[in-house]
Amino acid sequence: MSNAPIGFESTDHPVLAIEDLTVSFDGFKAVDKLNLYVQRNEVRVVIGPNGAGKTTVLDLICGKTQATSGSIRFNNHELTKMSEHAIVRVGVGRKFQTPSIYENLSVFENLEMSFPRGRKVFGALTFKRSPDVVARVESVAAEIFLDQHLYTQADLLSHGQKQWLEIGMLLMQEPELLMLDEPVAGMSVSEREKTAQLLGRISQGRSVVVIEHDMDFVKSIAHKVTVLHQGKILAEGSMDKVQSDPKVIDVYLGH
Ligand SMILES: Nc1ncnc2c1ncn2[C@@H]1O[C@H](COP(=O)(O)OP(=O)(O)OP(=O)(O)O)[C@@H](O)[C@H]1O
Repeated sequence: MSNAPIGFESTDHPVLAIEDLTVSFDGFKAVDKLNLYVQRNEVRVVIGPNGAGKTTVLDLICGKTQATSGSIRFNNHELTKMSEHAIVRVGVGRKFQTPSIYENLSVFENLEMSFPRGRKVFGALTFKRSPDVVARVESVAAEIFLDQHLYTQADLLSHGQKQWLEIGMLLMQEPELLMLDEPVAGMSVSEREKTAQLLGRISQGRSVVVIEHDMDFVKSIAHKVTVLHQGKILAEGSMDKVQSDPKVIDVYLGH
């Protein structure tokens, strides 16, 4: 893959600020006094060996797991004190490894269902297929390379197209922070290249955090890489910097 990441503009105010974050499971610290800052327009990739705490960090951000101590600030919200639903409503979207699309519905219907009608008073009861919803579905479908498949039933899509559809369902809610767990697992080479393009595009105006093991893919998307090991940051910086760090080679890349 040759598409180099587009640079991002750093600001003094990170969109996501994680400080001293710790979670203990029966005394075992899966995440240990973690500090992590992510800016707007940034694609941050979190790498590290199995069991390093990567998934747990995303679980903590989206409220699936409760922190033992520490803080997760997203814009002006303290996420450690909020429910999973409230965290979605303030603009955090999370994609898990297995797509959770509705297989018996079309691409159009899957996207339409993700339109945040529930945010409006009486929205769920009075929802109709209005021109603005149709326009939004069409624009998201084009973004995720599925504009030629709007009326295809989701179970007929390829594995990669299903992953894109789920990203599209998250985009319908216009999240400011999008988190993706191994988005290219099982994808073909051309699907990986298109996913890299997609992530570059959707990071414009928001922040994207990706957990990934495929180093070629990491190279093609990451503005900055965070290497986790035993719940702590082992190294952080550009791909070139972390790749040549002897500590990182020792615990992860050399294996
Ligand atoms: N709910 C839980 N209860 C007990 N232990 C847990 C729980 N969730 C995670 N762990 C442990 O925390 C550690 C970190 O797990 P985590 O899944 O975050 O690692 P990871 O870096 O995502 O690994 P992988 O690359 O294999 O997905 C592991 O030792 C795991 O067994």
